[in-house]
Amino acid sequence: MSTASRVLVLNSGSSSVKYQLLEMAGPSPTTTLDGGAARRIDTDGSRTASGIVERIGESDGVADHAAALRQVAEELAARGLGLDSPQLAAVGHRVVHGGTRFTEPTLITDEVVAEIEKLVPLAPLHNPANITGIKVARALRPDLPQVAVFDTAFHSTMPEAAARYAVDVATADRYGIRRYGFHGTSHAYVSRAAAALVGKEPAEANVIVLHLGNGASASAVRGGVCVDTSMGLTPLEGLVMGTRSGDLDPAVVFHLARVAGMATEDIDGLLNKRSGLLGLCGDNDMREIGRRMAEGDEAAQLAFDVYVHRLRKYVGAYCAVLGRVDVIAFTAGVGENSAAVREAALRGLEPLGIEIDAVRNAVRGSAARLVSPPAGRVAVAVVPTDEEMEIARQAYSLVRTSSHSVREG
Ligand SMILES: Nc1ncnc2c1ncn2[C@@H]1O[C@H](COP(=O)(O)OP(=O)(O)O)[C@@H](O)[C@H]1O
Ligand SMILES: CC(=O)OP(=O)(O)O
Ligand SMILES: [Mg+2]
Repeated sequence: MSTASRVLVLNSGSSSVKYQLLEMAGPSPTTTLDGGAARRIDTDGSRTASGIVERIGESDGVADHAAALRQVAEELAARGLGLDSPQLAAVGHRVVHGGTRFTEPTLITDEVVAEIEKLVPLAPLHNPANITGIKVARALRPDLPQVAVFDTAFHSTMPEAAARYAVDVATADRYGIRRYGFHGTSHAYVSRAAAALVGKEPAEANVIVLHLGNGASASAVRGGVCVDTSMGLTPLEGLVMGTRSGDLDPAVVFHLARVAGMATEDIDGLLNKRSGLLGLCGDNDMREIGRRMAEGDEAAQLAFDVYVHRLRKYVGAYCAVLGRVDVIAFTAGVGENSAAVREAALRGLEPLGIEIDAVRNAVRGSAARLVSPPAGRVAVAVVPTDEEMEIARQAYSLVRTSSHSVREG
């Protein structure tokens, strides 16, 4: 029996690399042995998002994702937890876009890497970083199973009515134009944890998950199955984000091309990197926006108002999609930490049975907790996400299953 029971998870984001080393066996289901992040990766010399992570072992700026990953490998090796460790069972990689091909955790081969590469145009901020992570880890340990866990996977159950754009079917099918959805690992984990928090099995709970990090997305989960989500073909659609616009009239793109004479790449950069909170007020960090609002800064106030207005619209829409809502769960950097965003987003929704308890909402902490009044019709919760743990769980389970089937086959 192999003693390898650790999984290294690499979450290479658009401007950060987060990692966690988890022990998957033993008395408790998982234990984090080490974790951290390299952040503020300056990918193209343009302004990068600030305030990316608040985890243990943060580093200052690094040049690119490959350098960040080598730094992670060196730090682990310095603590005797390097990639050469025989206790390592697998590396789990977050991969943002899996297209229609990848709807399950997948053992990485050259062919799988080539397929993920083909999806780069659909997630230009994310898939290249994910591929770099895969290549660096495979070069360091070619013999070790590496597993890709896709952001899109959880959303692959969306009904056609939610996944289709109302565009010519032949064109859409030829170019893979449909709504894929992202942050699925987080939506899956948080929707299950939110159901547990109100004493229900996932199969009996209807949950709205609001994942509000740098990227932000909402999902409607019925009985453990995703039925709608706010991100679409790419992680640009939906909510207002740190640097991304979210929903807008697609004609804005034609207008900028025809009237402002902007090239496609410039418009892409504008909407993905220089819009959202950053475009509205010059800051993409909700903490800084809060400080500026307290000083009466009007641009910061407008950015906040646009952000929460969009959020409230999606909550209303997903109440309509689900019919009955048991829990609304806030998660990720902003969702877990900003009582002001939670309060403002749900304000005025009492007629829908949605209420926040000011005292509970003000409590800070790292545990999943309710912020609605005890008698509230719809529970409102803060549920810290743990994408790394969920990726480790899925990667470990795949590696165990495939090693069993190899032995038995
Ligand atoms: N105490 C806080 N109050 C308000 N916002 C916060 C707080 N802590 C973190 N955030 C927000 O969380 C964002 C990052 O969220 P996170 O989930 O870590 O992002 P990502 O994983 O997408 O890089 C920051 O940009 C910041 O705006
Ligand atoms: C898909 C996505 O937006 O991811 P992130 O929030 O890590 O940028
Ligand atoms: Mg994130």
